[in-house]
Amino acid sequence: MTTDARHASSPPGTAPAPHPDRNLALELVRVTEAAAMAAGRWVGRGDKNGADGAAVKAMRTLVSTVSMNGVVVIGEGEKDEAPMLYNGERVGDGTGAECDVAVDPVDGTTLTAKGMANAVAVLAVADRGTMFDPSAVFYMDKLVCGPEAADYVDITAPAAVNIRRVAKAKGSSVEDVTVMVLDRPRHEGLVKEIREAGARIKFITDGDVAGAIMTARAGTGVDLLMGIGGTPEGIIAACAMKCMGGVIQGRLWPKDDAERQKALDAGHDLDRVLTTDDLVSGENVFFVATGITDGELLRGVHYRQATATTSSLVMRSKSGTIREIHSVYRHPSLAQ
Ligand SMILES: O=P(O)(O)OC[C@H]1O[C@](O)(COP(=O)(O)O)[C@@H](O)[C@@H]1O
Repeated sequence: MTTDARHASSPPGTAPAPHPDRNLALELVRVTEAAAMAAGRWVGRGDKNGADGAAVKAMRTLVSTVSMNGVVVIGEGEKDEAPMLYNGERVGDGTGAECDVAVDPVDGTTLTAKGMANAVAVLAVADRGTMFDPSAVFYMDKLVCGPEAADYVDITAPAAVNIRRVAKAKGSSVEDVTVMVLDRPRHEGLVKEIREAGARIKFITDGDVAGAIMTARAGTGVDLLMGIGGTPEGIIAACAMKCMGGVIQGRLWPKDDAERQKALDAGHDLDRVLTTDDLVSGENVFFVATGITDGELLRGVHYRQATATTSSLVMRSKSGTIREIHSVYRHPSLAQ
């Protein structure tokens, strides 16, 4: 985002005004906190649509107050199928910079409904026109890793090669490399390859945005994420990697011939490796995530008596800042 009138220079003798981007990061985290708190009421209640609906509504209410001139590029779907936060919807209060907005009010709706780990509310913002359009193909084959091995991985190489390179870059042995994989029948071949290479697998049932971030967070025990997941989630993960110095490489993965044809008609090269920069080319990317359920990445929302506590990651690529913010809402009902 470019500096705007909100960052006018301060009069002599007064403290400099905070950079507007810093304010924006903090404005954005209020949005994911609100979405997570709304979804938090539904944790473990077996109703993923209820959780998602509550989070979408809260996110939409709060995002309208953020100082930006945003367009939802990655949202809840096309206008006719999503009444709120649909692709193309204008969001923000219209006063700030022109930007692309990616929303995922709940990544892990089933995780939330079942009270399982690592469901998160996510929002990413980048300069206008810099996020990849995910509409042609629902799934993407992904390889994600943190900064240490970022220059050595190659999604076109066999899994064993990437595992060896990650082990070398991290100064560990292949046996100590842990690869996170969505537990899906489509990954049968990949799972076999990883096991034959000698590495460990940590399966997740959902939530590969949190999984991608874990590869770049010390202490999570995850070195790589591999396999096929949602294309929108791939772009959101790219925003996070841009802030953390990690990489994602992706290849569009049409689920059937009709989708393949649609992608080809739209001009996509299905063999092309999409890099982090292809997925989000902007250099000033914001990424915020708030935990809904407890996990290795973030604590979830906890309601105790009248109080709610939240735990969030707030990152900005340009400044390289990665903040963890823990908030206490003494009056959660007033959060909106
Ligand atoms: O369940 P599928 O069709 O394999 O899709 C996987 C994608 O779904 C997710 O698990 C999200 O699921 P939800 O939309 O239910 O939250 C992503 O993290 C992942 O990329």
